[in-house]
Amino acid sequence: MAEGFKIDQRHGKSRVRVARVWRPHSGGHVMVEWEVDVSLFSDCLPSYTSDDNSSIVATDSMKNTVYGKAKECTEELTLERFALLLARHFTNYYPQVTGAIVSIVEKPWERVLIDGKPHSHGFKLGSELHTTEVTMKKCGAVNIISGLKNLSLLKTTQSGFEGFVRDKYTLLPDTRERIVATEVTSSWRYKFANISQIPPAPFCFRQRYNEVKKVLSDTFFGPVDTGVYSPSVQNTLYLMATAVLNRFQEIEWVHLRMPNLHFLPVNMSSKENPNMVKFADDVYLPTSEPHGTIQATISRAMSKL
Ligand SMILES: O=c1[nH]c(=O)c2[nH]c(=O)[nH]c2[nH]1
Repeated sequence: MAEGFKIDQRHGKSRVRVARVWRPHSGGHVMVEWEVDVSLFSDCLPSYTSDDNSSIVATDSMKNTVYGKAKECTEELTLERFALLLARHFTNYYPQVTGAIVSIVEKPWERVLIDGKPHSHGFKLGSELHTTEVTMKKCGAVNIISGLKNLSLLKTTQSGFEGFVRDKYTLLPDTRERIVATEVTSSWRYKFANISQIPPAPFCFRQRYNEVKKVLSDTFFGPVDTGVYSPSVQNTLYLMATAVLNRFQEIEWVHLRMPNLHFLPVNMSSKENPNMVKFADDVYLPTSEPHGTIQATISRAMSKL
C-alpha cells in the first residue's frame, strides 16, 4: 500500500535479441536465434512513489544477463531450458525479486541440405516459430507454456461447411467442397509445477515441440491418399487438440487459434459473356481480410472418481 493506492507492478526488458553458436569438435555447428522478454515482479515500490531507485534491478542489467548466461551455456540447450535458467537466476539472485516471466521466441533457422547432405555450418530460415513463456516464483513454482506460431496449412478438398444458422443476413451456401487454409497459433502447458519436477534429458522440449507440430498437422491433413473430411474448422481444431492431449500426458491443456483464410470461388460474367469464368472448383480468390477466427482451449475433463 502506498499513500492510499495499490500498485500492481512489474518491469523488464523486451525484445532482447541474442544468437548463440556452439561449435562441437565433431559434427556441424549448432545455432539458435532468440528474442527474449524478461519481466520481474520485485519489491521496488519506493521507485514508483519517490526518487528512491535503490531496489531497482535495471532493465539494462536484465539485458546484459541474457548475453552473460548465453555465454555461460557451453552446451546446446532449448529455449525452454534457457528461459528456466534465466528465471531461476533472477528469482534466486536478487532478494527483492519475487517472481519472473521469461518469454522467448526462436527464429526458425534450419540446417541447409545440399544434395541431401546436411551442411556443417549453413542455415536457412524456415517458417514456424517456437515460443515459450516461463513464469517462476522464488520458491521454484513454475508455469511453462510453450507454443508455435505461423504454421500455415491448406488442403484443396475434404472440407465443407453446412447446416449452420440461416437468417436474413445469411448468404453463404452450404458446401461439402471447399479449400480450407489456416495459420495455426498454438500454446500448451506442461504440467511440471515446480522446477524440481522438470525431467532431465533425454526429455527434450525441442523434440516435444516438433512432435506436437507433427501431430497437429497430421491430424489436420489425414492419411496421405484419402485425407480426412473436415465438417468445420471447429471440429478439425478439436481433433487436432485432443490428438495432442491423447499423445502427451505431460501436456495439461492446448490452446489453438485458427484463422479461416477464405478462398472465394471466382465467377465472372458480362452481358456479352455470361460464362466468362464459371466456378468449377478451380479458380479462387485467396483472401486474408476479413477472415474467420476459431479458437479454443482444450484440457482433459476431471475424472469423476
Ligand atoms: O469452418 C467454418 N466455421 C465457421 O464458423 C464458419 N463461418 C463461416 O462463414 N464459414 C465457416 N467455416
